[in-house]
Amino acid sequence: MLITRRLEFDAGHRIPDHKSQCRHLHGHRYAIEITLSGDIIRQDGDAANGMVMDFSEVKALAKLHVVDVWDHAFLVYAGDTQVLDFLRSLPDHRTVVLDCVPTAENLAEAAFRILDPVYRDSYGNHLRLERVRLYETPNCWADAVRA
Ligand SMILES: Nc1nc2c(c(=O)[nH]1)N=C([C@H](O)[C@H](O)COP(=O)(O)OP(=O)(O)OP(=O)(O)O)CN2
Ligand SMILES: [Zn+2]
Repeated sequence: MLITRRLEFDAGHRIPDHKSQCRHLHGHRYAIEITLSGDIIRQDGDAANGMVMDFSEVKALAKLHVVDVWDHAFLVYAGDTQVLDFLRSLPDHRTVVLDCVPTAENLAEAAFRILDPVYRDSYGNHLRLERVRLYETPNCWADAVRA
């Protein structure tokens, strides 16, 4: 069985080497969809009976590890030193420094890496992360899937 939870957040970024608009500082209303696989829990009286994982738990973990960290942050490539220096000059600015340029593809991969160990099988129902879909705009997204 596959289940998916969607969350949204706002963040700024730029793609420094981009040939067009995206090299300018700008922001997106991102959406992230987290897809988990697992068996349906069949345990009468258990709060998770009939579920792979409670959607509220999927959400809470995604918020803790990715969404609340990236929300209203500027996502910057460590090699983008001009922007990084500027962001570091701002007191208490929420800046997330990445080891790669913040494209939808790289953000999807980064979120997958962070979340993979977070969704652990605590019921013996073979729960695991299968896919992170990261929407940069409603029309553009990238999928990071289990290799
Ligand atoms: N493969 C990728 N291509 C692009 C990415 C990316 O992450 N992966 N990112 C961008 C820019 O960040 C840009 O903000 C979004 O691209 P754009 O095509 O301009 O999207 P819009 O929704 O603004 O375009 P509309 O023409 O208004 O639909 C660029 N490419
Ligand atoms: Zn963009």
